[in-house]
Amino acid sequence: MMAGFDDALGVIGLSAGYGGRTIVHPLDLAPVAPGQVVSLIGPNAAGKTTLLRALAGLHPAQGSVRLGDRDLLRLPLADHARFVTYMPQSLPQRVALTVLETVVSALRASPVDGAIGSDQAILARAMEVIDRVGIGALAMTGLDHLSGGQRQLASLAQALARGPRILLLDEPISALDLHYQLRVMKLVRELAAERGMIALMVLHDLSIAARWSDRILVFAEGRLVADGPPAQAITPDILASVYRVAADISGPPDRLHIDLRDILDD
Ligand SMILES: Nc1ncnc2c1ncn2[C@@H]1O[C@H](COP(=O)(O)OP(=O)(O)OP(=O)(O)O)[C@@H](O)[C@H]1O
Repeated sequence: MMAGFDDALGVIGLSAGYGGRTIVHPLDLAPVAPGQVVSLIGPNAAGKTTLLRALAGLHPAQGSVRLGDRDLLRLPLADHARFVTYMPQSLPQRVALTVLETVVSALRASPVDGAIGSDQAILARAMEVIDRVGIGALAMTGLDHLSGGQRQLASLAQALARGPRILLLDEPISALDLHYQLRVMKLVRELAAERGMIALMVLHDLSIAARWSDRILVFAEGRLVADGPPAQAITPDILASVYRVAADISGPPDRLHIDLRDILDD
């Protein structure tokens, strides 16, 4: 079933922290429509991972995260996880499992329309996802035998297999070579369009974020400081105030060229 606009993601007054320390200050987001690809950028320690984990229901938070008329934060975690999948920055090395087994276990944990499907159907779906990510040759390899980049791809296959409405990716291309960086960004866009999936990913490479995102959220010190199409959100002024760098930005809106000239003194 194709998701309608009623299935937009909305965030109202979302805040989160550790102990008494607020890391994500109350955040409101204009709705994100199904099929949109959004990148969350910002300096180290801005609170990006904390925000993603709060959206996924994996970190305690106040406020509400709406998908259509549901408030996801009010759902039991198992129900929340039917709608939202979070891919962490690093996949634990579960020594006993192969790539195929991790993807199969993700599929078994995520019944489609209430049905788990036959073993044969699950295997076929798992291999399809693994092939689309580009690691078909590694299907029978143990996670503990993979390189860092290969493990990141296996983690992505596992997240995609769950078929979420909202996919949260924490630096999904940080360990990947150029071929796989491009492959993953194209795949996320394709799946967003095919399934009406909302993708929200943390990226540090602003040129890639600008090239592949419909919308950019710039996050600094736990607050949203810019939100819009890439060419509106990534500007020399924003880069100066958020990252303390002097940069020239040129090129068409979806192919921004960012020339980092220098760091700015504190
Ligand atoms: N488990 C924790 N306990 C206490 N403070 C934490 C914990 N995890 C993160 N923090 C703090 O929360 C702040 C935000 O961290 P977070 O990982 O969300 O930032 P980030 O924007 O994802 O950073 P990066 O780009 O470096 O990955 C940091 O100051 C960090 O020290």
